[in-house]
Amino acid sequence: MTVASSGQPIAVLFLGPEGTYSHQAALQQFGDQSNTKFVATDSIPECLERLENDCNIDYAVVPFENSTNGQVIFTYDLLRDRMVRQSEGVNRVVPELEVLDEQYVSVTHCLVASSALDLESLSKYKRIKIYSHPQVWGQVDKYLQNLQYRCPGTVIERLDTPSTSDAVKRTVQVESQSGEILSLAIASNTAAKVYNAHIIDQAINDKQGNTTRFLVFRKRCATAVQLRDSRTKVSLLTFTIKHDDPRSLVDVLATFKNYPVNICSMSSRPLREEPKGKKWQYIYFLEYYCESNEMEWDAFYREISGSCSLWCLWGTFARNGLYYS
Ligand SMILES: O=C(O)C(=O)Cc1ccccc1
Repeated sequence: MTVASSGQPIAVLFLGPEGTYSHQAALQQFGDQSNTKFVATDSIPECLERLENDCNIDYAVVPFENSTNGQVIFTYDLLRDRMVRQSEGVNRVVPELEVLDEQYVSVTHCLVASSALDLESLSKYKRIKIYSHPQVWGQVDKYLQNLQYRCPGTVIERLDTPSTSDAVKRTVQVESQSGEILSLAIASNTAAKVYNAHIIDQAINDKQGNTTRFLVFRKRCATAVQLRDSRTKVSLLTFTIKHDDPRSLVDVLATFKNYPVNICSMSSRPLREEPKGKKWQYIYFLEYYCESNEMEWDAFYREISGSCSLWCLWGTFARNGLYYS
């Protein structure tokens, strides 16, 4: 595990409230340290903003991708916005934050109610409101279609909440159940326990083995990151291409052919803000690793720099052993 210098109390932000998958990731990363204060936030953007601006905060743990429904676009867009914000007159952006580690959390969703209910009784309701974090819908789509099939006369609505735990909180505390309308949440069994709620169905995700990958951020500083033991060190790079040059994207990728570096993921998001008013331009996200000790990183980044319009290295961190589990 990557830690702050021993003995120093540390403060770690996560998407709250208690019982979220992000909370679990933060506990996995820092949980065995008695000097750690876990601080819940209301949103993923707040995690990165507070880490940047609050000198009492040391780390933030945010979801990055899910094995079933891919990118957590909220986080991707926060990285994009930070790169664009600092892009004036530079080729390389050095962001205020850096990634120092990753965590994998096994995601098993439950259908949660404020009282003990029989699953068979759901069809008697006119309306069922289901609350959850927007990332969840793509992981339980088949389950919800099947639920609708079993409750043909019921209108089943999906309502977004800031987090899965917040969904349970709302279901239990805010919504009063009427005879015709039922409020449910989709969340972990931990979240159900935190709010004394009832699990009415378990392991409802469409794919078993559903896993979310989280990134651990800190404020960028001169001290080198203490990497956990792992042969594989992964780097996360974002870049934009020279949009008027038809070779630009290929040139960036060709650099990887010239060095012993393996790309393990590539994705993109709309650039949106920059250059002003242009549609269909993208920021690319690449992750890659090199297992050779002979790697000439300076030459590699010089080449990358020459082919991109703008680039930013968010960090190099050890591949977590939970990656394949
Ligand atoms: O809402 C949560 O519990 C989160 O931590 C965000 C999230 C939602 C769904 C899967 C993984 C993470």
